[in-house]
Amino acid sequence: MKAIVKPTPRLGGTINALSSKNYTTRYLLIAALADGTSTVYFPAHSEDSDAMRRCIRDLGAVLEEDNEKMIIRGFGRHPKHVSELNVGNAGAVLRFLMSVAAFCPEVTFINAYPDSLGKRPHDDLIDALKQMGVEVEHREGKLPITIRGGHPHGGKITVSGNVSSQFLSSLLFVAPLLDEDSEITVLHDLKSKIIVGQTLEVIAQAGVKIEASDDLMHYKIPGKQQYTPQNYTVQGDYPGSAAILAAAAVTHSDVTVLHLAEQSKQGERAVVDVLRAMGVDLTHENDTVRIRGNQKLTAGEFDGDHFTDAVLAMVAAAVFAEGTSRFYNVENLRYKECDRITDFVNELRKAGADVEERQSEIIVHGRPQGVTGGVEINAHYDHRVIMALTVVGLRSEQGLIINDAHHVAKSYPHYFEHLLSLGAQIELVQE
Ligand SMILES: O=C(O)C1=C[C@@H](OP(=O)(O)O)[C@@H](O)[C@H](O)C1
Ligand SMILES: C=C(OP(=O)(O)O)C(=O)O
Repeated sequence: MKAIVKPTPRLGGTINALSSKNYTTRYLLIAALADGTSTVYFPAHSEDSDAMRRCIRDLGAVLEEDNEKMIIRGFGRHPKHVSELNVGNAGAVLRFLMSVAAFCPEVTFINAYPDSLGKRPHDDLIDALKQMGVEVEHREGKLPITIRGGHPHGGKITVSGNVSSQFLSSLLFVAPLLDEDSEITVLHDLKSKIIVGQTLEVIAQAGVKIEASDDLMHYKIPGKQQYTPQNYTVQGDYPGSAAILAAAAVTHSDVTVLHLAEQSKQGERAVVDVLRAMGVDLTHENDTVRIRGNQKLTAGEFDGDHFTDAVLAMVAAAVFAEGTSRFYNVENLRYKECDRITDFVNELRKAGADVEERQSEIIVHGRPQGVTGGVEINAHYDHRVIMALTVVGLRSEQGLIINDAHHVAKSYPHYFEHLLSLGAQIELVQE
């Protein structure tokens, strides 16, 4: 699908935030790891959440669903012995399930997206799984990956955290089910640290005990625990909503997004503060964010690691700010669906933005007068690139054509529909 994004000076209306991708993957997983029946209310429906749903079903979970909920009978620490799993393009699903696969004799994760997930590194998790007695066959740390497990053991485990927090989260989900107690130490830095808080939150909701140090670098995990079946309610998704809020911020707008919890452990909740710091007229009350945009933004400096999945949307807003903005501490954006620094900066430049890259920074020299546009954008298989470039297109002189825009469905299948309902001029062409 192509998205033809036309200049749109005004947006207005109210939308419901989509359900959180990262809570959905976690709740589906701990429901599958429970012995008994859990219910997940308002799960996200996207390619990534579908990937988790499909894989836990393949591994033996029994699912029933209607419009508002999924009822899941879990398999505990005894998944079905499947030989192959397909996680689509979902990094978190792959990494979380690599540890679950350690309970199976032999599972191969296939390489369904060689140009996206197929390029991402998983070495740090592979090293940790080996310490647990699991044999892993891989191609230089990348897919396809075969896990030969059966009887993983606990004990002292180290894992590097400087590429992705998903490796640590993966171990935290599985370690409580092992016979032995475990002690996990995170080596180097821990990137996307905030999201580990979501992992610990959902694990605790299922009655499982983990003792975490204040800096989230050390964990003591008693073995032989069980996830208690529970009812879970998925909150609204900040990373996806960040793109809608960015669109509102760069136009003349009156846009309201409902169901964005004020007390949330999603790091991307910070976009509310980021946009405020950029001078956007914004309120956040009763879990509702309302923006009255007047196209005026001011530049700022931000530690992007605090809101990793919303950096691209905030950069898109900064493209139109007065002054130079800096998004630092974002090197691990290079290891996502594409290289979200080099690839993204190249697409922004094509659109007419004045942006620079450093190894771990994106620098934006704002153009309040707008950008030229009038070019075709390569999506690089990346939903967040698609969402962010759409924001830029709305405020361009000649619009933008975003190729392969269907990849937006990785996390936010209704993104264009939501923007259209706010009055965005976007034409979707099926190819
Ligand atoms: O744990 C998770 O669900 C996620 C962790 C983050 O990845 P990294 O830890 O690799 O930054 C984030 O970007 C991703 O969308 C989801
Ligand atoms: C990086 C992302 O997801 P994942 O790592 O799960 O593929 C994302 O949703 O932006």
